[in-house]
Amino acid sequence: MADVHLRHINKCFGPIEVIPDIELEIPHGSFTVLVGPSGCGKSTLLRMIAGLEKPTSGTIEIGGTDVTGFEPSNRGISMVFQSYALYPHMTVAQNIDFGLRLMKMPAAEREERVRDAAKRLHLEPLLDRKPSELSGGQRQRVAIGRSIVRNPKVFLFDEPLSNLDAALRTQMRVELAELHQSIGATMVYVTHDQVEAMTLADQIVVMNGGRIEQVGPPMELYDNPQTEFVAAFIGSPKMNLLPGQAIGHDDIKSVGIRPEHLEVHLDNGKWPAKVGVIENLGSDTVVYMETDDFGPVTVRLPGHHPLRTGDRVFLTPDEKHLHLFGKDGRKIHAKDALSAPAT
Ligand SMILES: Nc1ncnc2c1ncn2[C@@H]1O[C@H](COP(=O)(O)OP(=O)(O)OP(=O)(O)O)[C@@H](O)[C@H]1O
Repeated sequence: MADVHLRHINKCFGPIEVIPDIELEIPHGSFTVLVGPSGCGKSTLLRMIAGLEKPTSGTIEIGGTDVTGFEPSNRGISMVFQSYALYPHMTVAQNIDFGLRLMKMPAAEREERVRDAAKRLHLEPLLDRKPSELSGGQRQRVAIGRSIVRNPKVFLFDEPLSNLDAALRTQMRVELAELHQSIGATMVYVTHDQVEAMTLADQIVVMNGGRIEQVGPPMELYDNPQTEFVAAFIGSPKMNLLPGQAIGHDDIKSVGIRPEHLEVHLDNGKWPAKVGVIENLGSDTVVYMETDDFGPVTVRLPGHHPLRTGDRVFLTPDEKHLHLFGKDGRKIHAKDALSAPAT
């Protein structure tokens, strides 16, 4: 088993506390994505699992063993970075083999592991090439190959796709998901890109300012965000967050409604609005509107629409999909919030 447990992890750099106190369970075989804005502490957390940073206090367990004092090489982990740092004078095969050679593994086993990794990563035709003769995506695959051959209990990825262009990122995302399915190892992946988190993870950990906001499967976070921060962070286009007055409650900080949960009518509805920019995406249409009373709102409509910039319309939210957040930014259950008659 290679589950990872972080218990009461605190991390300070000198006088600055960047992680106050984190508890996290990463189940065996899961693809767990740590996501959050720049500086929220996700790389620091990953580096502590790797053993590249020491927690100021707290313990880290991998597969039931307390590894807090262990060197990185003794933790059964392997880390893939954003910059893949291949040896330029070595071939792809030699780069993948390098770590095994250091471990003094017998040649026949090394050869078999390199061949197996190359097959999984579609690198077989490239084994004799030098890194300078590869594309960015192929180089990143070689870096992942170096990890796979070591047969780690836990793979750690620190923004491995952020140097790639958008098309290649999408392709590599699919390949990583396939890789996880085929080897079934525990994977922990850091990104600031919520789309990457949504598509890769079976468990997402949303971080903000050194704290965990919410942990759960992607659709649970999407459908049931527990904080205003998670509501705004997960989903594209973003959830609309209107002031509490939108539903007649001054003591509610914000009312969240996803762009696909607003209906547009020409004759009447709850919130009058004016149509701004229209983005036709083919399968659906994203319309940016300005409500008369509560500022900008984004609406997503299926298919094509005859709406034109400047049109006056009315928006009506699907009441089942309202998310209410209190002054502390935490979710309020609608039945509690709306039990008092709206003004
Ligand atoms: N070696 C260090 N010394 C001092 N402060 C550090 C050090 N490493 C990180 N920090 C600080 O710790 C905080 C968390 O950094 P970290 O790199 O973990 O964030 P991140 O969420 O991975 O951000 P990004 O997405 O930008 O990489 C930041 O405020 C950063 O400035």
